[in-house]
Amino acid sequence: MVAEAVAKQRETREFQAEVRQMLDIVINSLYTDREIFLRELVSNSADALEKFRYRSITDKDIIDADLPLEITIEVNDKEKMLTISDTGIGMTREELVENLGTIAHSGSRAFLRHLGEAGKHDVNLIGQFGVGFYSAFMVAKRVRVLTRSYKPGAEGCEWVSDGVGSYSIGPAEGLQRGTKIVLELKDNAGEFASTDNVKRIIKRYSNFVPFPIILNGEKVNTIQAIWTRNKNEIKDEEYTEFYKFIANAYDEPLYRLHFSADAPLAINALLFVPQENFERFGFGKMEPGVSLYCRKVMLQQNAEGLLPEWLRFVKGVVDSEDLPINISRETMQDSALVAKLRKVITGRFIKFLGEQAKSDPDKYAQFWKKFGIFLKEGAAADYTYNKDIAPLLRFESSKSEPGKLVSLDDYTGRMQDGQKNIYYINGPNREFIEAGPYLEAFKLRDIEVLYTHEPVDDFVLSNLAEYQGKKLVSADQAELDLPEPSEDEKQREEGMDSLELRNLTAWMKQTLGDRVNEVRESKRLVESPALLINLDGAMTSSMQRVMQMLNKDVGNIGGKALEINPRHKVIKGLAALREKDEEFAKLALEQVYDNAVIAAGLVVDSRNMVDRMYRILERALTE
Ligand SMILES: Nc1ncnc2c1ncn2[C@@H]1O[C@H](COP(=O)(O)OP(=O)(O)OP(=O)(O)O)[C@@H](O)[C@H]1O
Repeated sequence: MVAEAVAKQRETREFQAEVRQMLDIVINSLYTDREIFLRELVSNSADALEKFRYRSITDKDIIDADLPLEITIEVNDKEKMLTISDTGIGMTREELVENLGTIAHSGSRAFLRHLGEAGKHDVNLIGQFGVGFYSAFMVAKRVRVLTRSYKPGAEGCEWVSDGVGSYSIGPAEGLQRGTKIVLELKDNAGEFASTDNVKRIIKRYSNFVPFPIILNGEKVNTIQAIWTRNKNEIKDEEYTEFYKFIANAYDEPLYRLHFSADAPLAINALLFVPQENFERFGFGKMEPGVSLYCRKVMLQQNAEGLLPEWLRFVKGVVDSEDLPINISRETMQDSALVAKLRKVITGRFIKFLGEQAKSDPDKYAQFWKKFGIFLKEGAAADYTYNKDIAPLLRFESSKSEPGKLVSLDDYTGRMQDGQKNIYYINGPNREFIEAGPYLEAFKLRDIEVLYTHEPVDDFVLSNLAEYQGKKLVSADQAELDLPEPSEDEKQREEGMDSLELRNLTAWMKQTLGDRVNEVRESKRLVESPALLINLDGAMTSSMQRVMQMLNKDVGNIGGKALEINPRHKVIKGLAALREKDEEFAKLALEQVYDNAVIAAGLVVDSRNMVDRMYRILERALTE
């Protein structure tokens, strides 16, 4: 053999920079939860077996076709060695280089990104990410990987590394199909060579791996497709254990839904809502969490498109024997059968949430606090389901008790006779909304208003447009269609005569120029001098604020009118001042306008305002 060919056979390669960074953290900073390395390696083996089982359905030309599909673990307490072998898909030399020398998978990327973000050095959250294969270096000073791919003609390969800087790779003789990972344990990791300890860890994390796990000759896991069993025979603890396994969770699920259907499709589904929404903590967008099976054979783990995107927080399994087992993963998303499955499962899950909200409102409130944002996403963007999601939405309102939320059904159930619409108003919190001018007309008539605090709420409600035949109307819209207030509620201070009012509004419009389309008398103000309303029916001020943030040059978006209260002292004073000192009256008007903009939650240029306030103060304090 020429020297060049020999060199190609056995070579040393550098890890990619990101892998080095990852290994450095794994080796030097992670001290708690070290035992999860076993879960990661077993789960890689299970994936490799699953992939093999799937390929073997269609591919007949494979190596070692008769090997049993299983995971074998051997511990040697004397030598402090741990070996994990599987008869899965294996890897070719190229695959080894790609898979174990670079960071190709999402778990590790998310982990690095998380660590990269300033102030987030909670590396102990590793369990949530699963850094995969590299976690072996938490406990091993040297790792050997021996592997042979299932592909006909594939040669065996060996990969060796101490996790620092580089690895070596070369040929290996006499291997059967699959992968064997040999860990030479660190001096402080001897406990992972104890059979009892390893057994405990497997039971804890890997009990439901759907292949036998054989530890020093004894099968240790349960292997049950729990979702195909009869509900009445499954204990709560079994469900919880299964949930912990599929969701990599440490706690109990918040909700659980186990159901079967025969028509239109035969389905067994077991779905869970976790306790926590990790997207809230800046962990990035979640991947789907429900896997698809056909007769207990996994077709796709965490299947894309099986549920709508806004249900990505749901974990679980869906098994349907109506799916063809050799359905290609690529076409799965377009499959009419999968679309039908999605419809049935989504419908059932929405119904389930409705039932939970009714039977235990406090628990539902807890769910809403963490996961409501996903339902809002669905209600705003998914036109297939937005009407079904609507009854699940919750809001604060002018009539909700502190700390309690109301539903659209609560609202419509106590609407007044003659009230045509459902009203809502956006503001950062209850205090801001209640101090502003928009509620005045509603208070006068004792009409309930929903409070929305996130801009997405306004997108949701304006996209829904109506609920049970009642229009959803933002309280900053021009047309409120409110019933007349009763006579004694109408008792208010004298306004100004109509000519004076017409002159005043014309002058105001001229002074404010393009900033408003119109200045007019308000029928809704009681205590405040002025407010801004939206003439464009669909766009609320809060939605405009979002647009303003996205595109700073937008300036005045949408048609606005300034409505004034001719009974208010400030407005009356302004009319009088205009005759005496127009320049100063203009200054005061600018301030009234800016105050209305602020009350609408929109942005004003604070430099102008501060300067103007000083000039007004100067006059007030010196005259
Ligand atoms: N036992 C194995 N048999 C075959 N291939 C394996 C085995 N272990 C790892 N691999 C390959 O190496 C790749 C990288 O593994 P690693 O555990 O780092 O990440 P992952 O399992 O893909 O990602 P994640 O942990 O985020 O799910 C895997 O995607 C797989 O292709």
